[in-house]
Amino acid sequence: MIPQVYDSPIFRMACQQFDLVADFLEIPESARDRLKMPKRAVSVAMPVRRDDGSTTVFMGYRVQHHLTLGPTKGGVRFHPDVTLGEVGALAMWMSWKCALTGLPYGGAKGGVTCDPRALSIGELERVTRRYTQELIPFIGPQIDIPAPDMGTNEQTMAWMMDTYSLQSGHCVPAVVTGKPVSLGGSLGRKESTGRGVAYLISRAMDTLGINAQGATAVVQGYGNVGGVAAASLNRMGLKVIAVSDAFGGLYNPKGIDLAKLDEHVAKTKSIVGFDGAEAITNEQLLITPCDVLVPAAMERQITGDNAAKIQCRILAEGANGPTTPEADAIIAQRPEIFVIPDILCNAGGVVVSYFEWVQDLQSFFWDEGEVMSKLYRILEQAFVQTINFSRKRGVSMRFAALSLGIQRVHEAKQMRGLFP
Ligand SMILES: NC(=O)C1=CN([C@@H]2O[C@H](COP(=O)(O)OP(=O)(O)OC[C@H]3O[C@@H](n4cnc5c(N)ncnc54)[C@H](OP(=O)(O)O)[C@@H]3O)[C@@H](O)[C@H]2O)C=CC1
Ligand SMILES: O=C(O)CCC(=O)C(=O)O
Repeated sequence: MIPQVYDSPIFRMACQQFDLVADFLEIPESARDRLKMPKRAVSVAMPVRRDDGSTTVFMGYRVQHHLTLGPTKGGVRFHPDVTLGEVGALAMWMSWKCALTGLPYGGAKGGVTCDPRALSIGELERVTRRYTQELIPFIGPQIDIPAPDMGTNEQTMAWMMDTYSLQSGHCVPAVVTGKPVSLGGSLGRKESTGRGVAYLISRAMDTLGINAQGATAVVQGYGNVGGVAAASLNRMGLKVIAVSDAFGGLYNPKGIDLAKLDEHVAKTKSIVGFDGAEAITNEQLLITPCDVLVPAAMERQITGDNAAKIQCRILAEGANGPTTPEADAIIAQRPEIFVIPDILCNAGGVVVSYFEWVQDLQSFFWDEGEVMSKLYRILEQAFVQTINFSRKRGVSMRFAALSLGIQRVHEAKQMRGLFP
């Protein structure tokens, strides 16, 4: 039974995935709700002064999914569709992601229901500072450590770190990750999610015997994750033939010139209107024939309606939750598609966030080479464990990744026991 406060398509989707895995792992009924339901949720109404002198009350949320293995960890999203249910589902996925990669964290996620594009820089700063202020009793280096997600970035983290530090009376860099390097951020964090996506795609290509030179890639979402993933795939020799953002998509079968596209985006803040490719819709983009399809935008993009039509060899989930369980069932009947599931595919971000937290706590910083080699070692281990589990147990890569993550949290909870 899903509590009404979380009830939403995305929270139901996360629960549906959990229930299937719990049946497979034969987790006793009595242990399931303890594993599944978020431990804590904070909802805040935040009055913020607008540039025109009026006041808007924004809603903000933070969900901490489990506290069994350490502090909680996860990004903060600024988007008009943010709800408590969405944040709860994303927090649950963070738990399985952190466990799959062996990080000493429970999952968390936060968000503010707002359109960051419609706010001035001053308004964004006031929303961020107010949100942080409201969360002060619930976050901290040993409690819960936010990071960037959709609609937030290094600047957002700098404001969060500053607001928290002002309250503490001293500088507390370890309260957030994904900060600017000049404030104790880690080298490589900004690029880590996209580079991790590209690394795992290269491992999947090795596994399937696909040559990167001349292979084609399609990327939905041209933000932090999608933009870096596209550039990394391009460097590996793939042609990026289609990309999109919230306003539309671009297609060029000869390969899009990403350096020129980046110049266009820097000027116009959108990929739309770039003259080196033809315009397509996001719906067309998802069914464009390619070797590698990277959904790196919103959740629930590959659904029962379009799953039979996608035409890729590798589906690399840069976004969280881009594929619904209905789509999963259809893709299961299409063994020619190799799925790198979200909690594995986009784990590079939280892994380097973990490195940033460790560096901040020790006040001892690593060079980029050390960060990246440690990142690839963790991703390699998670990839090998997932593919081995999938083959040995005859289940999909998503099922394997979720099983490994959920089983680890289950075992930890069993070992800690029940109080009183
Ligand atoms: N940042 C990180 O480290 C991590 C992020 N993720 C996940 O990756 C995904 C992307 O996050 P991130 O790159 O940080 O976010 P960004 O805000 O940097 O970029 C999001 C991109 O998606 C585009 N977009 C938004 N809505 C749509 C839509 N309906 N159709 C097509 N494109 C759309 C945005 O377009 P526009 O600019 O026009 O709004 C933008 O290009 C999210 O699911 C996030 O949870 C996962 C792990 C870590
Ligand atoms: O870097 C982090 O702590 C969290 C990244 C994130 O939000 C995610 O993996 O979805």
